[in-house]
Amino acid sequence: MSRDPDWLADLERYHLRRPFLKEQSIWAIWVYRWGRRIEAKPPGLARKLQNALYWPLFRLTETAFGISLPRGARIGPGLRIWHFGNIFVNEQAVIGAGCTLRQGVTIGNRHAGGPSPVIGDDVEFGAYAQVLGGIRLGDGCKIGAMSVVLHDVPAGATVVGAPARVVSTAVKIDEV
Ligand SMILES: CC(=O)SCCNC(=O)CCNC(=O)[C@H](O)C(C)(C)COP(=O)(O)OP(=O)(O)OC[C@H]1O[C@@H](n2cnc3c(N)ncnc32)[C@H](O)[C@@H]1OP(=O)(O)O
Ligand SMILES: N[C@@H](CO)C(=O)O
Repeated sequence: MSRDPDWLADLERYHLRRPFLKEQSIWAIWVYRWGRRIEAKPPGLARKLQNALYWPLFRLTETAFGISLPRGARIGPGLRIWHFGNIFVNEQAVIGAGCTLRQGVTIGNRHAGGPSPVIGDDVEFGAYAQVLGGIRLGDGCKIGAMSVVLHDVPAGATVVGAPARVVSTAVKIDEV
């Protein structure tokens, strides 16, 4: 379907035969990756035509599945989205490789026009986690279901609650 390495890494995270028949989120991810590839094309007729198809398809998947992944957002390879509905990512957000989102997750600004989060690799978002503002989430951290995260989270930490508090941190080698 495509040799886009980011998309191939996404597909691998689904571990399914015929994921398009089983997971609504894979449609939204496919449209997102396609949108990124269109933006990388040189200006010209091919890009114009594809853009004309991209926008209705983006709106359709956003509305049908409740998953909004604007192509301005930078999302690393190997994205996994469990379930669907009320998943909104700001177009300024940066998300690393191998991250996992779930239903209800928002990654956005704290005030209109304000900065959006920068998220490391292998970060897990529990259902309905809200991550807001110009904050940084370190690699491998976990965000509990229903948490509201307004401050930086260190790599490997688990945070829960509203506002979120750290309940566990990464184990350092010299502590083992
Ligand atoms: C259809 C479906 O199944 S969709 C799947 C939906 N599931 C999810 O979204 C899973 C998200 N996972 C979570 O929220 C998990 O609780 C995690 C990853 C945050 C933490 O898991 P663990 O590391 O095992 O932590 P643990 O369960 O020991 O909890 C640590 C503390 O945080 C509290 N806690 C855990 N999760 C939450 C939460 N989401 N909100 C508030 N507090 C929480 C616990 O009560 C405990 O507090 P205490 O020490 O005062 O008793
Ligand atoms: N395995 C799924 C459960 O539906 C998840 O982690 O969200």
